[in-house]
Amino acid sequence: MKPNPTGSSPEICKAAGQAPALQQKTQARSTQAPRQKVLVTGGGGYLGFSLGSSLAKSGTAVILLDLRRPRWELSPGTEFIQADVRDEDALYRALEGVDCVFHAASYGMSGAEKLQKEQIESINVGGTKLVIDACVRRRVPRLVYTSTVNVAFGGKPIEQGDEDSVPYFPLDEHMDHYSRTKAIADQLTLMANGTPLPGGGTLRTCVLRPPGIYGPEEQKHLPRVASHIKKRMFLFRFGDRRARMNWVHVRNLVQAHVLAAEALTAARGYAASGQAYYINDGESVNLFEWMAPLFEKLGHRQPWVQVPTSWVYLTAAVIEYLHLALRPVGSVPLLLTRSEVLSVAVTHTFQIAKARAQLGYTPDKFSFADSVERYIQSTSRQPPASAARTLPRMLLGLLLLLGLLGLALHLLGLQPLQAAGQSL
Ligand SMILES: NC(=O)c1ccc[n+]([C@@H]2O[C@H](COP(=O)([O-])OP(=O)(O)OC[C@H]3O[C@@H](n4cnc5c(N)ncnc54)[C@H](O)[C@@H]3O)[C@@H](O)[C@H]2O)c1
Repeated sequence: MKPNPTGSSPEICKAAGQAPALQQKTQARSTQAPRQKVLVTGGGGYLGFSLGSSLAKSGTAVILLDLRRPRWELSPGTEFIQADVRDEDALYRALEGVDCVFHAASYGMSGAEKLQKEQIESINVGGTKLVIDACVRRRVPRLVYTSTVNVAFGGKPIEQGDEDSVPYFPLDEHMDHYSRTKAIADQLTLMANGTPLPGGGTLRTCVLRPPGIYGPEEQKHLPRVASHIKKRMFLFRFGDRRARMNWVHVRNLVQAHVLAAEALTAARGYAASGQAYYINDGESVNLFEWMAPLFEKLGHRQPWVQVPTSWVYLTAAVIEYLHLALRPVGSVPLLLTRSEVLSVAVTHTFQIAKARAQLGYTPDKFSFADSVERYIQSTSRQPPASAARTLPRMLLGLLLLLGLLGLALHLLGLQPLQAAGQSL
């Protein structure tokens, strides 16, 4: 994933087909002029594409800008520009005539990407700076940034936090580059609010902070977890059974983005100007309970062996260490990272009262089981492994865990838990 070093014209293509099924029921609640034109960075990704398709259905002209071509057919009214948010010239060209930018492009949230420090920094921070600059130069009056709950959550419990009572997690204490850089970008976006635009007018900005996103055809979490389940890598559960987190269905998050953009207009009294909002489905769940339909539909039992979170945390630390150390010679798959372990094990839930009151956000009710059903339909069913194969794998997994734990204790000089220890 590299910036366009030549500054040559980005690849452009226009819609030729129908929106995918996941878009069909999503209605953008736009009350703005039909000639509105918006640009969605990360428009080839799950949220960006869903948002763009939804806005296009409501009559808005939409540009989806992304390094990666969307895996779905473009909806009528959308145009795709293949470009990098770090390519200043491409951004400038793409923003011609745009009224509102939704900045959803980001890098490093999960998997091996999580450890690519330079890429993460340059896309999440550098790219956001360039997006803000381009908005000012192109006199775009509205910018909505897709942030994350991780700007506030860094492994310490948060129960029903809100925008006022929960501060940013200290930048130098974040355990992963993604969360730290998203927090910087979140602050940069809010600081840009009120910037005068050349020739008159003002840039108004706001940020939305979702938890994990789910929905039909979601590609980041569900297929990864499903693949781990199928490979029998989820043999253990960990974390307090009372630990809770939020999720957000993609349609609810789309609704929040559309409302946030509207609330940056004079018609809505600039209600969202300079504001941050936590956005979720309005429910708190335990991850293992939440994932139950996935285990069930894949024909696997839920993990029943409970291991101490500190073991899993240390194992994740070792895997991260090995992944980085052995990168020049081979690839150690990142089953779990430390920050992912803490996300599962430590309660972090947020209120959505501010979004309800100021944006008029009203989350619809969705079921994770429906998304699982769609996923199962789209993949061929694998028969569950036989019991004869399961037991040796379980033992192997246990041995691996214990081995990694021993190695972790050795590497960490028997002082393992440090920052996260109090939460485990
Ligand atoms: N998925 C989640 O659970 C989750 C949770 C909280 C916040 N978020 C945030 O929501 C936003 C959308 O997430 P998503 O789940 O749709 O992720 P996604 O990976 O599907 O979409 C992100 C898109 O950004 C694009 N991108 C990355 N680097 C780019 C660059 N340099 N230039 C142009 N495009 C680039 C990627 O190609 C990708 O298509 C992100 O900002 C993410 O940080 C996601």
